[in-house]
Amino acid sequence: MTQSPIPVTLLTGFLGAGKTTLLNHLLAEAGERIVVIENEFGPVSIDSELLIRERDELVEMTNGCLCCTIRGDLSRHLHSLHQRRRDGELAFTRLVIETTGLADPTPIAQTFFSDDTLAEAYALDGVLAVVDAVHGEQQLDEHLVARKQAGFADRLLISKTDLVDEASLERLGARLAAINSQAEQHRLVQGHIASALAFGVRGFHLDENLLRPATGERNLNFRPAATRSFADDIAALHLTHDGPLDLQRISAFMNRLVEQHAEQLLRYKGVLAIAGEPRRLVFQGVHRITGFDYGREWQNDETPRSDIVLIGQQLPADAIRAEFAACIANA
Ligand SMILES: Nc1nc2c(ncn2[C@@H]2O[C@H](COP(=O)(O)OP(=O)(O)OP(=O)(O)O)[C@@H](O)[C@H]2O)c(=O)[nH]1
Repeated sequence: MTQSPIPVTLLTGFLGAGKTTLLNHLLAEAGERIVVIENEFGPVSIDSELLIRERDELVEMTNGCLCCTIRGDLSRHLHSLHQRRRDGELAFTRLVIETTGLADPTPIAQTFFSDDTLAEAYALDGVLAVVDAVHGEQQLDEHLVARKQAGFADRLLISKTDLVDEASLERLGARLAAINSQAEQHRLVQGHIASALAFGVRGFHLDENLLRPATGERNLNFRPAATRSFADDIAALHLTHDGPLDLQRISAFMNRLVEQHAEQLLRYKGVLAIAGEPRRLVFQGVHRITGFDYGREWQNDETPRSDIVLIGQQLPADAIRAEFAACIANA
């Protein structure tokens, strides 16, 4: 009997942001069996003592950082968990990986796409980034990895909102929206969030809902301040056109983009109208790993339009916009 893939949640966020606090809350609330892979620096994992539920399985990885020195160990643990599940030794329905505060989540996510067995056994569901309301801005200023964590996320969970005022929360929220316009933002106190908002994110699914609207209300609590601009090196770039694109030109554009900027591109997503094609073309990618598919047809009452969001580091926005404009059908 083939088993359905295990959904995986990647829990990231800078040092002390509130990852374990959130995880505890999610474990207490979730009505399912969750395996946690916990990556801590140092030989003794303190966090494991803070994790509460007996029924969950905890795999501790304490001798390095998942995104670099012990990425191979992660892969081995994932294979072993898969085997135990297949052999009926271990029943679980979800996997959560809590990274260290200094981890770049991108290579960890890539593990799930770069190995055929793992790609079948697991389905990356979403990347949650916890951002500290008190220290978040300073961490974004000072640490590239904090900006990468924010840029790579499907959900930006702003912790410790009980400790700061509304103006600070709005400033941080607006900055995060400039870095990553695609992630929903939620405000947390002591890790409290409904598990339905943290799990079942479908952040890596290919369907026409993969893009959040470029304008309008982005989340429960916050509208971006239109007047403010930010100068982070990681930022979201929106490319949009009210009409169809030429398939050959847009394919060449995407190939060139990935060839030239793969390392800078954290995540990219698109829903495209293609000249002569009744269906939407949807795609998304992480660095060099890209998935494409045709989605549902445009309906008579819909105007076909094309949207791409690129989240990347120091992307040459003007040059990319100009190249995108050259992909418009009959342009
Ligand atoms: N006031 C307040 N404190 C919080 C909140 N969330 C977390 N904390 C506290 O912040 C500290 C760090 O929280 P952790 O959950 O351990 O953070 P972490 O991201 O797992 O930390 P590292 O694993 O060390 O990177 C702890 O003392 C928490 O009790 C919150 O919403 N409000």
